Amino acid sequence: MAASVSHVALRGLVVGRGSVAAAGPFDTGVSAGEALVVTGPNGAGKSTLLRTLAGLLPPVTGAISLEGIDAADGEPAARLADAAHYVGHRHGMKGPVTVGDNLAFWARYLGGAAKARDRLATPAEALAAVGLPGLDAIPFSYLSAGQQRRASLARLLVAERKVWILDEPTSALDAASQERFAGLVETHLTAGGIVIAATHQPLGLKAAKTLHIAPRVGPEGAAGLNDKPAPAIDDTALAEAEGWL
Ligand SMILES: Nc1ncnc2c1ncn2[C@@H]1O[C@H](COP(=O)(O)OP(=O)(O)OP(=O)(O)O)[C@@H](O)[C@H]1O
Repeated sequence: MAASVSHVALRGLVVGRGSVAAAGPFDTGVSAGEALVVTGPNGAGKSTLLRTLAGLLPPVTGAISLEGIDAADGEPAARLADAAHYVGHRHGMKGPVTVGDNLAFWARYLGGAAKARDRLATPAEALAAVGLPGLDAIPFSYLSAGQQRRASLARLLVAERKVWILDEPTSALDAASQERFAGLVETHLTAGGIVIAATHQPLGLKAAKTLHIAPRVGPEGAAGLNDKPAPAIDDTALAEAEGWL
């Protein structure tokens, strides 16, 4: 029997903090070889949606359903987070540790099926692919802002994940780096991968579906949408989770 086409579906998905909605409901899907670009003004809920997809926040309501998507161990993924790379606003790299050792950590931590390892990039190869050849031996904190972003994107190449969830992946990248990154994304899509990216900048992809999040406006304007303030989530704890999970 033919394997089902890989697909991620958002079904009535509302995202937010605690029980307070920030955005949604979303009803859309993205299949193998496709990119879903999430757009919208500041504060619309793009990062909240991506953190929810990455398993860092629970959905307020609705569901994320998967079809034909395997986790790193080769078994069908129970959650999208088990089959996804997530690169958020934070880099998830330790400043005093060399760039190469940071990437080697991610390769070990994210693991993957043994059969995938021989087609994965080594840290040095991944750095060359993002235009940072030979920088593996220097501490991450020595890199410029754009180089740090590129080094953090290099971890997409050292462990295999079907779905890439990317929050503003090209922020701080110069034009040549943006073009190089678009090439890496196209290669991932051509290999049957899925990309879900929030961005204010065009990613330079040949074809992408767009999910535009309009600002939520309640009966009394945006502030009247919810009758109770959003429960504050400890941003330090969230940042730690975002950076290191
Ligand atoms: N820790 C938190 N506790 C409560 N509400 C929060 C918290 N972090 C963000 N929010 C709120 O959630 C809403 C959506 O924020 P989010 O970061 O998802 O927007 P965004 O579309 O990614 O914005 P930007 O384009 O500025 O990155 C905003 O109103 C924001 O104030």
